[in-house]
Amino acid sequence: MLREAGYRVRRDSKELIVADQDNDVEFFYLRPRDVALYVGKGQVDAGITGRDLLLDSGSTATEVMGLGFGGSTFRFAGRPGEASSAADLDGRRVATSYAGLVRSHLEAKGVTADVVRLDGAVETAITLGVADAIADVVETGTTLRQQGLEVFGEPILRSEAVLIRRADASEGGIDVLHRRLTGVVTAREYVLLDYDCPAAIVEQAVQLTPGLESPTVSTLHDETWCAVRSMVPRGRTNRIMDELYDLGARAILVTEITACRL
Ligand SMILES: Nc1ncnc2c1ncn2[C@@H]1O[C@H](COP(=O)(O)OP(=O)(O)OP(=O)(O)O)[C@@H](O)[C@H]1O
Ligand SMILES: O=P(O)(O)OC[C@H]1O[C@H](OP(=O)(O)OP(=O)(O)O)[C@H](O)[C@@H]1O
Ligand SMILES: [Mg+2]
Repeated sequence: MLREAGYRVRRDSKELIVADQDNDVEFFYLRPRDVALYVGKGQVDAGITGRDLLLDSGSTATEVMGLGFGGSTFRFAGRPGEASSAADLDGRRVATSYAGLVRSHLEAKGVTADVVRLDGAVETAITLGVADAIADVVETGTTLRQQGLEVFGEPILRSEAVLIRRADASEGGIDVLHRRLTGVVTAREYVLLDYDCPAAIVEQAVQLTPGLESPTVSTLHDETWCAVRSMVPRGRTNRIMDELYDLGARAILVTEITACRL
């Protein structure tokens, strides 16, 4: 995403610092867990990490925007039928790599549990007898299923990769980074739709394609027809094309957005 946003990125994974002189930015390649700490302590102006790791760290850094990848939920899990909500964890042991996040969640629910902090592979903690339940990242649920575990209770958190910034930062450079990444996310999430439609149905047609601000409508040489251009969510493109066609629109074209600034 940084490359798409026009920044210099590292060429091999051993490079830990990259100076991007054209953009006047220095990039530090840190562990996901350490990013919020560096940003919070003020040595680094902005960072990219998981929302779950930001909250777990207790850092004063703040979330600027979701980046649309690395999506997961953070959930309690245990042996089937043993617990159905966080309240059932009272007086029990919960293993997790996200002790800060789990402690503050349990505290908010008024539950007193023994939080066992592990580095990873927490799904094994129940089998090996160090915990009664776990709290961990769940994406597809494959890891839990393989261990014969089931999620229970409400999701603790929905996470994804996020751009974070120092709480007191007012650097212009971060605003540029934020705008550029917003452009990359938008270019990934939207496509550009062009179509022709009879002028008589243009009001109905633009309701299907309202765009971000408002669609561009131009008159064709044949003045009984209009040309419409609008951004539409990528995932709904074909449905919208079907609906436009049914309405009477023709010459419906989809174009990729390479980059944009909103
Ligand atoms: N299966 C997954 N699907 C989606 N996101 C995930 C998944 N596993 C971990 N994450 C996310 O990745 C981030 C943690 O990254 P990662 O697992 O690479 O960290 P780490 O294990 O601490 O790092 P490292 O492997 O470098 O030691 C968290 O924000 C977490 O939500
Ligand atoms: O729901 P799933 O698709 O199975 O994905 C979730 C699993 O992925 C992560 O583990 P990771 O590979 O990062 O291992 P770790 O916990 O040991 O760091 C996470 O901790 C879960 O175990
Ligand atoms: Mg990991």
